[in-house]
Amino acid sequence: MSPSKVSVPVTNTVEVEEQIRKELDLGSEVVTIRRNAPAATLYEDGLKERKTTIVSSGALAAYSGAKTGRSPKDKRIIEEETSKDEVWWGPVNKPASEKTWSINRERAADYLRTRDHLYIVDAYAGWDSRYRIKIRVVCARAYHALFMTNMLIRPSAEELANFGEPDFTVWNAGQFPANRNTEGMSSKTTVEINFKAMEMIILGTEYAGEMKKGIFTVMFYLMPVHHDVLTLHSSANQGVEKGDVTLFFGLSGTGKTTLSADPHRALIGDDEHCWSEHGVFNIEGGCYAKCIDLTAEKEPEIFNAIKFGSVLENVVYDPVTRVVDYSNNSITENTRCAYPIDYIPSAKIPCTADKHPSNIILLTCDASGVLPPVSKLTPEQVMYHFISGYTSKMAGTEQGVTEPEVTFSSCFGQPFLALHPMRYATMLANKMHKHSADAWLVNTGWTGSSYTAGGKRCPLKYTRAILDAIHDGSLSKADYETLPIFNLHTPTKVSGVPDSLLNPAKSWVEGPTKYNSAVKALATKFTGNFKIYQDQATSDVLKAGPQL
Ligand SMILES: Nc1ncnc2c1ncn2[C@@H]1O[C@H](COP(=O)(O)OP(=O)(O)OP(=O)(O)O)[C@@H](O)[C@H]1O
Ligand SMILES: O=C([O-])CC(=O)C(=O)O
Ligand SMILES: [Mn+2]
Repeated sequence: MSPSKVSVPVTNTVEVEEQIRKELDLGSEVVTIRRNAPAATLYEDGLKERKTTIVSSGALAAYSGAKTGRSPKDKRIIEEETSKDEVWWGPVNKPASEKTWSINRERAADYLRTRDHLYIVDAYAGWDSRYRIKIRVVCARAYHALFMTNMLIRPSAEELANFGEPDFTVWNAGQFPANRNTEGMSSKTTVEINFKAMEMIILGTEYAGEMKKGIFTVMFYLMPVHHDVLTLHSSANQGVEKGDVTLFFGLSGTGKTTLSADPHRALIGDDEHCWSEHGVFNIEGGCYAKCIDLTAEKEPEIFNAIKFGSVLENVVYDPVTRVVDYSNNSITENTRCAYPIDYIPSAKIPCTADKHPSNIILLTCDASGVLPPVSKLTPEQVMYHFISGYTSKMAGTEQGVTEPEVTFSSCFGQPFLALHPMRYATMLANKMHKHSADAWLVNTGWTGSSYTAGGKRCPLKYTRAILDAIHDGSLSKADYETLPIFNLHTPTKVSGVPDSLLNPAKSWVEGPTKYNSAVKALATKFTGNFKIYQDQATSDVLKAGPQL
């Protein structure tokens, strides 16, 4: 009998190109459209873009121009009937009209129409096929296309051939400004999401992170609204033997990417996850690591992931040797690298776990140095701290932030939330109650002294030792003492960590009196911030906050 014929998928790339040509009204045949081009092709095209090079490790180094971090003040959600009663209008989501949308969308299309090369990336967001959405990115810079190829989940040849219509499309015309005279515009930059059209447009910023974080907002909307699935600004990894899942929540720079890349644990993802009734899945197909002061010694997994196919953004390198100087922050503190997640040796492909988390870690980078390196949280304390989202904004991730700045970012991801923070907090409380995870507050920021007093961040090796003690079960069995005011329970001993570091009251360089006033000052900020949630939180949760 002859073997059955293997069907080779027929690519529908020609049809997709035709569709984009029509959509953008591209009459002439001059434009080259590349759909899901391989890294090699994107390198070749990328090298023709200004200042783009290959560095010594083989990564493509590109520059994003004036904007080297996100532009939260220029983020808009279109006010339309399908989503307006769901969206959390407030500090993060500013409304823009459908009229503004149509002007800006046309402007983006007009710009893209003038390019010689256009790129289409068709790929998925969400590793669990029950929930994944089909994303199409249309952009004019090869570096943006390679970035999204790395950051989204790459379809197989067969999936690409059968991709069909996308669920959501990103039109990135970031090289071209918005018109400031357009109604609703406050600058030349706009990052606009339209839930009715299921599209996003970018004008006036080439920072690649806007694309991935825009899709994250879409997931913060779609998953809870349509699927009762909780979207999380967290990294996740899994114990190789026990299969235990840990989530690491944290705002930018708190250590999600650094700490989830643990050679002893399988990496599920470094930044964006969902928690469904089936377990946890990563939204992305890649990681976006901060590169400032990166060394092979301290972070070998990330360092070695920066190779052919990876995109470096805004780093400085030696023009002759092409060796990157990761300590150079002359362009920005927010230097980045985007690489496919399988560049991390311990990555778990597919990036899902059919288990519910055993440990929930809230990462905070406390510039005031008040919070201990680790404390064990009660269920009420988890809710209080999750809703509060206390941390410091680190320099560079947002435009205009140049040094650690105290912030309360609810759900440890306020800039990305689509719905009111209490909706996510309630979902988290229910899930934690159902699946009884242990929860911890880990301060990866200053300890024993504040940033302003010239103190230092908790050395990475100690934070890693704390995580090892959480994962081997020894920390939940340790002896604890309770710190006043915050009522945080801190272990008195952790293997591999100096005892003195564990209790900031003892390690505070300027002595206990100064420490107590620093505690009170921070507690006052917490209670001041929590006032906005007072009416929605239960009395148990309110009591779990600092008591002055
Ligand atoms: N104790 C510590 N724990 C974790 N990271 C630390 C610590 N001390 C210093 N760092 C540094 O802080 C940075 C943490 O950045 P990381 O990329 O992990 O943040 P992130 O939470 O993933 O942020 P983003 O959401 O912006 O990607 C790294 O540069 C890391 O080297
Ligand atoms: O996308 C990222 O990893 C960066 C991030 O969290 C942010 O922009 O605040
Ligand atoms: Mn990260």
